[in-house]
Amino acid sequence: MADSIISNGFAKKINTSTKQGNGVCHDDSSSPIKAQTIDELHSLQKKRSTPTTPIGSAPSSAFSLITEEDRQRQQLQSISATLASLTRETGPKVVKGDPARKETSTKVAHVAHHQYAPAINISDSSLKFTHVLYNLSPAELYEQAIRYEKGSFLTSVGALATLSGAKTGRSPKDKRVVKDENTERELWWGKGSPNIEMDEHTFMINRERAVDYLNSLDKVFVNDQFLNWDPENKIKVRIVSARAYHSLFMHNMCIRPTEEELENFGTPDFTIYNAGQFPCNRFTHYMTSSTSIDVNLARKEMVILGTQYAGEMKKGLFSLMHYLMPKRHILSLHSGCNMGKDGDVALFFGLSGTGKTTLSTDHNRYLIGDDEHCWSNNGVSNIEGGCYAKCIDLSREKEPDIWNAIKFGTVLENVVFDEHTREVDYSDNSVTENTRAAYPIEYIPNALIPCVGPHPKNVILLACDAFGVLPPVSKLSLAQTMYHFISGYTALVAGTEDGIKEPQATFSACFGAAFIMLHPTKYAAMLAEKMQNHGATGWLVNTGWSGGRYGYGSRIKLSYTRKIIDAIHSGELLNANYCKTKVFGLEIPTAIEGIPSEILDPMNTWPDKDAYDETLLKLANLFKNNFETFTNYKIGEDNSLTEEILAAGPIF
Ligand SMILES: Nc1ncnc2c1ncn2[C@@H]1O[C@H](COP(=O)(O)OP(=O)(O)O)[C@@H](O)[C@H]1O
Ligand SMILES: C=C(OP(=O)(O)O)C(=O)O
Ligand SMILES: [Ca+2]
Ligand SMILES: [Mn+2]
Repeated sequence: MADSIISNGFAKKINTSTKQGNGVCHDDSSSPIKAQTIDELHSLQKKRSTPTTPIGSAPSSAFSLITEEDRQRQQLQSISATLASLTRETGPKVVKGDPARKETSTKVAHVAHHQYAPAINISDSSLKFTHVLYNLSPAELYEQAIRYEKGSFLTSVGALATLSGAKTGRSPKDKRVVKDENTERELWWGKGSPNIEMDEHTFMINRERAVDYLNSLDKVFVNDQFLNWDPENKIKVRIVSARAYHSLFMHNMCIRPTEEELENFGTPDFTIYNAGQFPCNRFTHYMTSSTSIDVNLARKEMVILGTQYAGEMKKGLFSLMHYLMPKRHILSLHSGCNMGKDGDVALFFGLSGTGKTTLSTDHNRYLIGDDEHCWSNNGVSNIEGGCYAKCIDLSREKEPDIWNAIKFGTVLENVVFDEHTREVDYSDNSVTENTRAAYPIEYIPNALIPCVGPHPKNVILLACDAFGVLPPVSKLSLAQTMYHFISGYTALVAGTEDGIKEPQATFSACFGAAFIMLHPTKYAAMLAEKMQNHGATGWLVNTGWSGGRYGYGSRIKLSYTRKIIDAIHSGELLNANYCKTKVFGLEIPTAIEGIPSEILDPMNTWPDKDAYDETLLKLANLFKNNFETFTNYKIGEDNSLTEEILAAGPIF
């Protein structure tokens, strides 16, 4: 039977080629050829569509007031204005499309700025075109990256492997914020603050440097996208960059506009100029290295010079949200977020590497987001449209959803792969320990789209305690939640050098001091109020060491941490039996289903009890010293809460 079907199929084909009956066997027997030349044939291969020319080919709405032609021109003018030199008072001649392609649109926009007196503004840059590759699709960006960017390769599963250059992590010491009348008053400055000042003039020098660099290139990439899934608080962002890798990264990480949203995009609320391949000039005032990440809130702009690490853009926009959202009485959170089948929402706070992405990606729950959220009066919303997972030692067994999200469209930063098979070796840290995967959130099968949810029920604070003295889980009072939120503790191990290294304690207010813009107590007060109003419970989960500190004990098994988190979600832990630890005064459960009870109190797991006591006191002292800077501040309107928070730290 099967045989005859196959032979019938073949027979049919052969029959059609002999239809002409002239005895000559033709292989072009199907419909007549539509192209007269090879060029024409190639032009048939690609159907005209919208992404690169989002405005042009879409059928115009019956109600549209302007012609498509005008809309195209307006959009080009908007991009030319974005790229304008402020000293030469002109925008570049902008043209859409790849300069290497013939079919490049011939529409040109050139913007002159007349707010200053007309000046002689002739320079070479005004004679050349700036080609703009606007909101390209992942496939187009792959082609651009593979053709033109060194270090871009397809992996065996179709992800795009890239290198971020000399910088493989963020550069917080090179971040600058323009201090003007408003920001001087509004922002957190001084000791402990991530906001290092620069003046407006220096910002303009760096901005001009970035714009000139971008305009000197053959082409630039422009992404127009959104932040925040809460429709009432959506922010429009434009990212101008020089690398396809950066454009694809932001395509994945920000919220992707629909065609219609793109047509009506208008003026962005914020613009990033990413000239990361080009250094800043170290003779410039305030510059202490060749890297500079500059934020100007008044101009609604950010300039990146001297670093190609893509996370800088993502986290730069997060800082922006930490400024804009509190103004609207919305709390911005450095946390992951997911929701159970019954609508119970959990937040996962924690510093880099503590498990936000890993634990919010839970096969039994809906993923709302892995890293950046807002908590408004309507509930929670993800700021982003994608996830950014660490992939060092990634395994299919332990983290199947993240593993499967690494496929076509995903950016894989700084991973090492087999030259021939292009299979990635996730254990290889030759380039960096901080290998990363950036993928659109819908690559996680149970992502909740749109990424919004009701008010959180559980607030989980993650700490990777390499000292090994914090319990795997403890239930917190509201005051303790605030104490640990403001402290923002974690202790990771420095790297993978030989020999046992002392764990390095890090305290980062609100579990994200590098990104907050206002004083930590502002965010803490909002969190306390929201948790109180919505009856959320706080938890402290140690995803770090057990059985001794780093070098002696070992990291708590991910499967145990997942069981702990399950017990929080299900409500099992809320009603468990508790006992209180000494020094930190933490409530720890006496038993959790599926976990050996003896590990719940870390003291039991240390063979050397004196060493445990000593290490516990050492950590308690570090907490105490860190909190001293906050003892002079009031948290919210409620004086008694402030007192309680101060008393909720370690007592010894
Ligand atoms: N018990 C554990 N809990 C959470 N993560 C763990 C645990 N043990 C090992 N890990 C690893 O630690 C890393 C946590 O990183 P990630 O979830 O990306 O952190 P974040 O999103 O907070 O920066 C992952 O590589 C994960 O596999
Ligand atoms: C993107 C980052 O965040 P995290 O490590 O918290 O995922 C980062 O720190 O660069
Ligand atoms: Ca993460
Ligand atoms: Mn993060």
